[in-house]
Amino acid sequence: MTATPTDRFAFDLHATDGMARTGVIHTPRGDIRTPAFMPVGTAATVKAMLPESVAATGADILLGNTYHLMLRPTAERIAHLGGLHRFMNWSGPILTDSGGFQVMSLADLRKLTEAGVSFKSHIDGSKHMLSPERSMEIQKLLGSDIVMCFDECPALPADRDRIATSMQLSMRWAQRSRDAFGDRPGHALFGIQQGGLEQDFRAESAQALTDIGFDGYAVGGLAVGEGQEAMFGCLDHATGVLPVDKPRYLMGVGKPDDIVGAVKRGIDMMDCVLPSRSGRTGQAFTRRGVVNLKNARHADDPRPLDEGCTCPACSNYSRAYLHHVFRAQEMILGMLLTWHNLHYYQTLMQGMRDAIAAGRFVAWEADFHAVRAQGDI
Ligand SMILES: Cc1cccc2c(=O)nc(N)[nH]c12
Ligand SMILES: [Zn+2]
Repeated sequence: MTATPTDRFAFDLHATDGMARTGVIHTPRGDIRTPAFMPVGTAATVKAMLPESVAATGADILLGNTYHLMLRPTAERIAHLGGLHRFMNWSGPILTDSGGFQVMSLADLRKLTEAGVSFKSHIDGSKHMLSPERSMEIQKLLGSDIVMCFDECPALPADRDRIATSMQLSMRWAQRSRDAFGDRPGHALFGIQQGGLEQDFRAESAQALTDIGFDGYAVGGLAVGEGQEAMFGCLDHATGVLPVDKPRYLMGVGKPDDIVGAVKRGIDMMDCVLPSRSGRTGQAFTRRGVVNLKNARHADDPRPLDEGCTCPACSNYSRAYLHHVFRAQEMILGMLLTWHNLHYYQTLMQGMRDAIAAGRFVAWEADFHAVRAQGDI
């Protein structure tokens, strides 16, 4: 993460290799090297990590959530205390999701209308509503650098009529989000493409968003249980219809091989809870695949988790130790494996950025899959 003396938001594309791209997003709070992976800091914290540790893994940008922060401690309180960056001690860029997706997956008693969504908090049952206008207001109170449009993500499987109706509602909400966002130099508003797995609806959504005009374009509505093959099949057409000169953000993805396949298909930014959440459950991602520290076979293993990794977990601890603190349910397990997983994800992103810049992404991807096929981890 580096600070750029700029009050503007701009995307500089440096190189392409096939559909894959590498570049830099300049923001007033620092540069974002793409392709970028964004650790998820849902409740103003990347669980089990200090912000300085997250920065040490190589992350340039974090993700926050409108839904969680509006319920607790409220956006107004965070604004009163100086905004989300100050509140959570992260000086780099922050992207916030707009809340609709989380309402549909977490809240109770949801009622969706053209106006927006009313719901009851999953924390204390209090009543709330979200609309494009309220979501823009909350994200402005938080002070996030990249604001997401308020959208509706249909649960899959869904029939074409349901997908079309939902996508068209999201496009009307995108216009209302754009109108409510206003003119905020140095802050970006991203549109969210919907349309399920339907190529015609994806193209229609991309055209609608492009006509409105955004600083970046997300591919929404995926990572909702469709599976990798269907997701890649959708990305094969959904990414190319988005503007080439703006960042493309695939929401909620994913496993390491999902990420590689998404970058191969023209995606520049991704976020996922997987590296942090699975770290807390004893799952470690390595170049050769997943290591489950719960497994008793690690009990006497003096080797590091991954000999090729330079993170604190791999530099200073054995698999035997990690297995022990997992079984003892010690907090350090989540700290060490989250740090390792986030470090591994950032190493993956750096590897792809270098490979794309050198025009050798195909060879890099082949090596990525070959090493993982070796097993014995
Ligand atoms: C977080 C996330 C994952 C997956 C999909 C989506 C989506 O379609 N829209 C939003 N706002 N967020 C999403
Ligand atoms: Zn490591």
